Amino acid sequence: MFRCFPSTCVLYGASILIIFFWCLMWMHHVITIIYAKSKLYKKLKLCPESPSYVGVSIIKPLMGFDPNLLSNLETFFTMDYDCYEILFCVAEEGDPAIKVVNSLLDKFPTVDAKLFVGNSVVGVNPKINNMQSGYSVAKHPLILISDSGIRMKPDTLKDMVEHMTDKVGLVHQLPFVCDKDDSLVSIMEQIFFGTCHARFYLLANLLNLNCVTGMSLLVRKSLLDEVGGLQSFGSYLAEDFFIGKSLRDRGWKLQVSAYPALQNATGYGMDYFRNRLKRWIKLRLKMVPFVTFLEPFTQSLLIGFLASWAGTYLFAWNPVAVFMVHIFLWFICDWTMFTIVHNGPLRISRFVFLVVWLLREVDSNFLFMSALADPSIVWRDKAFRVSWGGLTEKITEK
Ligand SMILES: CCCCCCCC/C=C\CCCCCCCC(=O)N[C@@H](CO[C@@H]1OC[C@@H](O)[C@H](O)[C@H]1O)[C@H](O)/C=C/CCCCCCCCCCCCC
Ligand SMILES: O=c1ccn([C@@H]2O[C@H](COP(=O)(O)OP(=O)(O)O)[C@@H](O)[C@H]2O)c(=O)[nH]1
Repeated sequence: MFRCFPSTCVLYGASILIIFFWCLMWMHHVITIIYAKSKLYKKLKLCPESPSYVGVSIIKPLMGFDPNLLSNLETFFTMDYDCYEILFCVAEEGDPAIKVVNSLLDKFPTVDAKLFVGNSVVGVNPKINNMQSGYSVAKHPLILISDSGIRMKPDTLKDMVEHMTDKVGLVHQLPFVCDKDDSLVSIMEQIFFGTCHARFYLLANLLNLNCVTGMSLLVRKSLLDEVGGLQSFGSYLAEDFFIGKSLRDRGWKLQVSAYPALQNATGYGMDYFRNRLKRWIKLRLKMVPFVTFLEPFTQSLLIGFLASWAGTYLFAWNPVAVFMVHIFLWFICDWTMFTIVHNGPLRISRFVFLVVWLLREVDSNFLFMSALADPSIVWRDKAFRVSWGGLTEKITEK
């Protein structure tokens, strides 16, 4: 008679659970590839007599300088959109971004654009404090919050506004990265945002989960004003998550634009990139702990090792063969997703993609562990402590 010793039962149960989770991971690959293919870069079919476009107040919180700042900001002056204003916000006198903005204001005198210098302290979130001066004078019914490193294609704003249909309160963009330069960090950043990040971002949206990124979001101003304006999100560092939540709680839908957000700030090294991802992990951990604790198990290497072990335990599969096939198929899925999100001629070969992709996959679990090791969150020149749930207190200037 078969006797299940406690340790055997545990191993048996664990391997079934692993194989089940592994199957879910393959499903998520297939589903997100189909979704990305059908959603991204597809123009909405508007009725010919669609009304003229609603006015948009674009708020650009700026802090510091990077070599691409001028050309990135310039794309906001040349958009194919009839009615918009640009409200540049800089917190401190003497910030190098001021000079860049002034040169653009001189170059495009006919564009409705203004610069505000000075911080209004309405909470702990420095980005909200910075944006407050622009928000308080915004005159259009739609607000576009757009981070300093974002680049716009001429028709992106149109697409975002077209997605703002009757029941939609907020339109956001899938984060991606421009073809910047050939440095390892730029390629790795692009691969991360075009594969792992894109998959889960799209999956969350497909499952109707709140997964809004604050780097580029269009929102109805009336809905922010209903709860006290932008400043009512100032006590959270992840203002994007809470803006999304607030709208969802009031029955509004969140939509993803067909065009990914093009991040194009440059000149930052590998440490900056890794610290940025660590900061985000720490934030997610405090807001959606259960999902975040599962994150390491969604990474190719760890789930590959576990599935190889479980397959050997349950079905006597060859673990090395299972692992190799697993990594190969994962790579094919990620390459496919990357080409869809990138949408155009690639500047990297499959071989470079493979090498940098592997490096990132190896690094992902180290990144996660080192994020857990130090709970304090450093953002630019400030350090914060985030409590479970998301409320934030400032510890100090760094
Ligand atoms: C079966 C479980 C699977 C779980 C798998 C999770 C794997 C996650 C890997 C990547 C996650 C990518 C998707 C999440 C994107 C979040 C990016 C992020 O962390 N952004 C935070 C920081 O944003 C900046 O913050 C400062 C602000 O001023 C800037 O403007 C912002 O850009 C952001 O604040 C956090 C938001 C919380 C997002 C919640 C994420 C929910 C994730 C759901 C993943 C899908 C799960 C599928 C479940 C079956
Ligand atoms: O103290 C700060 C930190 C950030 N920002 C602005 O917030 C946006 C997002 O900043 P960052 O790129 O550092 O955030 P991440 O995308 O890395 O979370 C940018 O427009 C910054 O100029 C700001 O105004 N004050």
